[in-house]
Amino acid sequence: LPNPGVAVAEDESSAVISRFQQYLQIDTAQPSPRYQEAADFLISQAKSIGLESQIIEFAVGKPLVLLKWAGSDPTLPSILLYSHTDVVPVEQHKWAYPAFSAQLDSHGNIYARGAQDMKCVGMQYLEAVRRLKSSGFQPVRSIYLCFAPDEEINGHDGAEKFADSDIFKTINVGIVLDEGLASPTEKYRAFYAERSPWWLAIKATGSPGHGSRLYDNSAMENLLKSIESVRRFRASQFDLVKSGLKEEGEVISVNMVFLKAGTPSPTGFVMNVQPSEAEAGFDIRVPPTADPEALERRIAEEWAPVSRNMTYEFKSKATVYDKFGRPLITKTNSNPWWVLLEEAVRKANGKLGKPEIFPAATDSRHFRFRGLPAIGFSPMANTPVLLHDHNEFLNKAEYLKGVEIYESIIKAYASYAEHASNEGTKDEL
Ligand SMILES: CSCC[C@H](NC(C)=O)C(=O)O
Ligand SMILES: [Zn+2]
Ligand SMILES: [Zn+2]
Repeated sequence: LPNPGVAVAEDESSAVISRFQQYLQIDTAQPSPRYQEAADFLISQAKSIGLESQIIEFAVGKPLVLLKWAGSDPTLPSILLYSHTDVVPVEQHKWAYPAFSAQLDSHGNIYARGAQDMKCVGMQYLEAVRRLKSSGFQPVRSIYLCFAPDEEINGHDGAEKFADSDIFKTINVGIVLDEGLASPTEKYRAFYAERSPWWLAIKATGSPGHGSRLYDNSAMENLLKSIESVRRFRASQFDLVKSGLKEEGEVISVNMVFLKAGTPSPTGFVMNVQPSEAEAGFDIRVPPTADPEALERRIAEEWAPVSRNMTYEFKSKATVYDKFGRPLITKTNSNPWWVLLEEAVRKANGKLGKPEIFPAATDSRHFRFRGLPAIGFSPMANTPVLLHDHNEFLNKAEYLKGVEIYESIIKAYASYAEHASNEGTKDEL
């Protein structure tokens, strides 16, 4: 005889999956995300769960959805479950399915832009809260869920303004959970810091001349010497990773992202003139453990030396320090939130790898900058890293497992009744 319990569980999980698909089907790709549709959907979810909700617009047309489950002790700092609602654009012709169809294939994989980055996390928070609420759980600390715009374009009109707002002060956040990365192994990954992007353009000038002549101090030669120097440094950093001495997030990465030189002509480029200017751009990622002054000296002395007629300009340069002058790092030792996370993952039968530095930038930096602890965590094990890639997917079973993991974490965090010593690290100063 069919087991009715199993049938009920199947119904429930298919409802959970279908809600995830609904969120994925809202096209919130930059540069013209359908934010209002996403906000309407999230508010309807909040209503069905019984959460308080509000929409805040720090910029016109960019709603931030804030949901609340009030705790029994409002004097304790709250838990902030953070996610962003925007996603990156797609090259649709390179996808196996329409990127906003959330197609479920025969292996249980759900294909959609945002399946990993990070609509999964936003919906998993909601599902975990939905279950905890219906099980009768009562949080001691208040739980907030925040769905913010514009993470993919810097977070200025989203997380940054939120973290600076009066509302943010009022909700008295003690710990932020934000996105991490998928893990191809059975161990989940968790991040306590991230590398700061430095976007650098270097420019060489030099003597122009006939394409047939050999002479010193041409712009191209000057630029190429710099590029060689950058590549040697890149190789030295990469070697540290390849040899296993350092993790990806612990070294300085530098990759050339543009090259600009030569004189365009109707048939391509003028071929017999050595140009007087040449430019290259680099995406540099600086770990909070690196010495930024030393790197800047290297840039000035080796990559863009005046002696070689070179100049440089940062198109953007993110700080590696918080507003108190300390490295942008969330402690892992003697941080109760870290210990609680590890225990909660274990209790839900998950495995957690050792704490890592996120290789790219997330909205966590806006919270860490203000001295708040933030942990990057997206519960996706046994999953290839496909954020920003074609055919981004997440398996249905992994997604459901992630909901259980969050149930365990939220329960532990919201029940933690002591004042964590690192809450409001501001107090330490
Ligand atoms: C600084 S805004 C850009 C943020 C983006 N984040 C990711 C995760 O791709 C990046 O690291 O380039
Ligand atoms: Zn993201
Ligand atoms: Zn992203």
